[in-house]
Amino acid sequence: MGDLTFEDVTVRYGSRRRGVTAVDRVRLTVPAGAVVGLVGESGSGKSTLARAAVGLTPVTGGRILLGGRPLPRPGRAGPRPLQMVFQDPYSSLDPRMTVGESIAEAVARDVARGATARRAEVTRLLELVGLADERAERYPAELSGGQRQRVALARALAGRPEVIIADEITSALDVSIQGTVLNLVRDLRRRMRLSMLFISHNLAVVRYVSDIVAVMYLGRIVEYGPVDQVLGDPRHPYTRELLAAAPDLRAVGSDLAHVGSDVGDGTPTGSAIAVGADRVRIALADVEPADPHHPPSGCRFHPRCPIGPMVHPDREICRLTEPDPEPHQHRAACHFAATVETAPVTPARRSR
Ligand SMILES: Nc1ncnc2c1ncn2[C@@H]1O[C@H](COP(=O)(O)OP(=O)(O)OP(=O)(O)O)[C@@H](O)[C@H]1O
Repeated sequence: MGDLTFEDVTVRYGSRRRGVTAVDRVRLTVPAGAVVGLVGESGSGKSTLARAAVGLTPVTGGRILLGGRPLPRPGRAGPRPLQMVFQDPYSSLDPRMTVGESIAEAVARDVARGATARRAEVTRLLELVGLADERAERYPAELSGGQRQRVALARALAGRPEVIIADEITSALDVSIQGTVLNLVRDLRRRMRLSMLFISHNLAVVRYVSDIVAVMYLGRIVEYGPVDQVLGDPRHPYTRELLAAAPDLRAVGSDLAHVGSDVGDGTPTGSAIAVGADRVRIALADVEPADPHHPPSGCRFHPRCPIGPMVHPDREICRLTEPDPEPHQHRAACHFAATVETAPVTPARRSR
């Protein structure tokens, strides 16, 4: 088992002149056994990065390595060390197959040969995701959304992966169900020592399941570090903007603690999710969302940034030079990361 590393990974859709660079020279590590939460607004490239990792979208540049080795080519026979779970479990479950058949189909050949062994493995996987064996005979349409997502997780686990890539796996579920699926994720991770790249636009959810957070903006990772540090003491102005725009994290946390009892470990979560949002409240940028077809020069957050203009009125460095942070434990791609916290940010002094 090893780290999953993205080394200067670029993914481009369409032609050089008219296309879009959805992922741009991304450097990211998912350490073995860790959960990395990937956050960012819609269109920032999160799903593209996820799809590139599992080979669903071709990489235009850079390398993706697992334990220092290139991943097996898509379509090649043999074990698949990365498995992806999607927002909509219907996309990975065949509606004409029973739950048991779907999971059995994904069981790795070297794990269980023959019908009896497969059947036992399906039972084990269903138990692992908190579903009773009798569900094996059901069809996806007969299950609730949360149960379908559990089946999708069981199917992903059937191949005995080292890394799960989870793309917005709770965002289509009712809030009351989200907590139980998140507790399942935490439980599985603890029991199986899985690594996970966990994509969500919901900071409270990311806070709840992740050890590390990576913040993505216009195809780039702009902040990366231990979850408590990034959400409790954000260094990039975009992360501060996301936190300021987040719903009340405390409230979401207590919801999770409340509903998560069916497969959870009973850990109280309300206080853990309190991330000092008051400290990071800044006025939201009153500007158009970023256009990935025309990323700004230099720091691509600069047209929207409330920090650069305060510290550096002509914003020369922000306009001209892309920040390239040293790989620290907690790093932010901002020329003024060291002064972000102390910069007196007020909407009145923002430049447009
Ligand atoms: N198949 C595709 N062909 C062309 N452009 C694409 C394709 N898929 C995504 N894009 C573009 O790539 C950019 C990144 O999209 P992506 O879906 O990866 O972002 P995201 O952060 O996952 O957003 P969301 O949270 O809305 O899913 C967007 O500009 C999007 O329009």
